[in-house]
Amino acid sequence: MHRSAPGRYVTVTTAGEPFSAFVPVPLPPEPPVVWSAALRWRFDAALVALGRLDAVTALLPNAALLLYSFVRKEAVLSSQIEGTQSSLADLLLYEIDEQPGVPVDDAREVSRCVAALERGLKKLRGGLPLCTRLLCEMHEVLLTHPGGRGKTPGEVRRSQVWIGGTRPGNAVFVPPPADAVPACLAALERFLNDEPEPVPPLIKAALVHVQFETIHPFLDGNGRIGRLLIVLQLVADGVLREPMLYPSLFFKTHRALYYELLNEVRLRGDWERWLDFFAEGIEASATQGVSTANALLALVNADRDRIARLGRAAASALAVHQALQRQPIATSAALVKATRLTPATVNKSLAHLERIGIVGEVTNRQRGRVFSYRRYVEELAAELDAPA
Ligand SMILES: Nc1ncnc2c1ncn2[C@@H]1O[C@H](COP(=O)(O)OP(=O)(O)OP(=O)(O)O)[C@@H](O)[C@H]1O
Repeated sequence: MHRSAPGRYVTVTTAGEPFSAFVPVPLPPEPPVVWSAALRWRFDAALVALGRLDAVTALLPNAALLLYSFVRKEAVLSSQIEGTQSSLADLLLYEIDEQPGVPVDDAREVSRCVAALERGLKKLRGGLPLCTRLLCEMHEVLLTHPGGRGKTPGEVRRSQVWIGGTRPGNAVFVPPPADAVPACLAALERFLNDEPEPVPPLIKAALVHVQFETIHPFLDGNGRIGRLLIVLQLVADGVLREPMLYPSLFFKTHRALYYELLNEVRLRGDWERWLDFFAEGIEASATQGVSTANALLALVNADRDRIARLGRAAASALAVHQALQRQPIATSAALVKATRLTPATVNKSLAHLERIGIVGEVTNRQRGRVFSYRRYVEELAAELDAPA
């Protein structure tokens, strides 16, 4: 449905050039969203898929081990939307230590994205509601790296930003002037916390994402923080027990449409097309999450059966195999720490796992060797390298 723009334009002048910046009105949309049968059906389907994904966390044995990898997958995908080149394997290698051959700057940025989610989750579980302070803390974690210098990590912006174009005067979209941002964020914070009235969590996540990107409260990192917020909010509102969802795969695959629909809300108040796209994306992401989880757990079970046939070596090898599910690329030192076995036992187990083709050594070095649970990493990264 087309409405008038859900906000007002104000004229700002920078470097002698006047331009229009957009100040959104607070949520919810007015006039209200038109819920066609098709749109309702989309949201129902997305919620069913989210329920299935959540059940994976609750019901499948060893599912908690998947969380480590799923969170990293989302961080890689979300960062790829903005052009970061890092792969999942790069990130996993980077997290061990700075491995030669890994594009360090990109991997570091992705690892900050993981850390930002972890910080947000920790604060949330410590009792802090979703609020500007929490988003600023996540932003600080995200941008505290050399590439984040000059981008005021942890602070709401105090200058104008724009999207597309070389200056505000020729940009695709100019978010609100800096002095309007605190009030926009305060209203968003109230909406997030169900004031003046509760909004169903998935609809809220969809509306908040657009509003957050429209406000563009930070100098940089708005896309990544906004996408982390989707998952965090679903956890805060009890839809998911753990942040198992990786919605950025859908946003990355349909990036042009994603940006277009964000724009269409601002230009024509077309919330319905955005909601339809968002719900489709959540359903697809949750369904992909379930099938990846099932494929990984089938692989793990089959490998466990093979390891069990190793005889006396099986018990230690199973412990190493278990640790590799949490950290599928690891040094033997990391596996010693995780399993509390002796270095000699871990190395023997790794040799057994290598012999039966479950792990592979990736560095060809004599010291500081790195082992990959290859098929697990391949399965996890299967959709990651698809062209955007
Ligand atoms: N027309 C638009 N209206 C509102 N938001 C938009 C529009 N087009 C893109 N966006 C949002 O802005 C995000 C980009 O903003 P920003 O550059 O601050 O994010 P980011 O995570 O920092 O990326 P990077 O730092 O790697 O460039 C996009 O990912 C998208 O979510």
